[in-house]
Amino acid sequence: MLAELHVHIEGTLEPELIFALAERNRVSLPYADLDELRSRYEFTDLQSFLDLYYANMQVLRTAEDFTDLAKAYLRRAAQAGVTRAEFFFDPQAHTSRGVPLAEVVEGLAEAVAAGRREFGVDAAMIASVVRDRPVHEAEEVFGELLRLSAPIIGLGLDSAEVGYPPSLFEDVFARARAEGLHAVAHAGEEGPPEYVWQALDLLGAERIDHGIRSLEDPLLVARLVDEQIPLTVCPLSNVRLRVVDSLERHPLPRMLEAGLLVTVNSDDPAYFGGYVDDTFAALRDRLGLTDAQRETLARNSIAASFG
Ligand SMILES: Nc1ncnc2[nH]cnc12
Ligand SMILES: [Zn+2]
Repeated sequence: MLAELHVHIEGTLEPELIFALAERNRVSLPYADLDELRSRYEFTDLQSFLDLYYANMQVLRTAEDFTDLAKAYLRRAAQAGVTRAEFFFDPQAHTSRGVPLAEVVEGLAEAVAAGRREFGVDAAMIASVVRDRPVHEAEEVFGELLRLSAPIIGLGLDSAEVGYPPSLFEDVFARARAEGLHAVAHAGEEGPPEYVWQALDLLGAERIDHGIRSLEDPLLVARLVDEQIPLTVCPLSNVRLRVVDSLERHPLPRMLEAGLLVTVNSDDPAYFGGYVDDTFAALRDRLGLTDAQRETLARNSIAASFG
């Protein structure tokens, strides 16, 4: 059994599907062909990736598009051995360009149902606040999710981290928790350990997405170990966004040795060179992770899931 707990559904949008949806929706793309699009998948930091990630979303317009996107991910996740998938979506990335929230939610919910039926994957959705957009917008969109009775299990926090601390979003997370939703947050990817403390203490985050910069703060590591707060780590993403120098130097083994409850995830697999099975294979081949360590990671993913 394996759970994937940190994957952005919009980050599973493969180049081939970008072109197919562009044709279906008569969207003109600024790339002549797949090769030209793929040549852009070279990133220097989180922002350089986010620019392409948001630009490519212009092809997602209808509920059917969101269903096709999420079904393709769930089919591939099943092949990777994933039995439970808790995926993020970015409501504001779609509402801000005029796509009705109901189309997004209905399309994704349809894929969740199909994923269980057709691929045997138990999937659930986490709506993510886009932290570099206005705070009031996050609150309005969250209200709309509630009015739509969107079948979400939690609220997350993602996008450009530095300069957008968790403290900005205390109110919307308090509302989410009062509604019985789970709280998770990206913190300590590019941002400092202080953002991880804020995610825990101000947002009530039950899991930290990434969190690898926590290692810079021994008191924080002690807290994460004591409370066994899961960290959803994404090694291929960290390399491609230059958060770490190379996979060989990734701190994952140190994190396991420290007693942190670490899980391994793909983040944005269409952009970072692999799904969760590819990630496990790379960790084995290039970082020398043992069978026992990989079994621990799989066990941790189930323990950390909300299923
Ligand atoms: N790695 C990442 N960090 C922050 N926001 C994201 N949105 C999609 N991928 C992300
Ligand atoms: Zn992420």
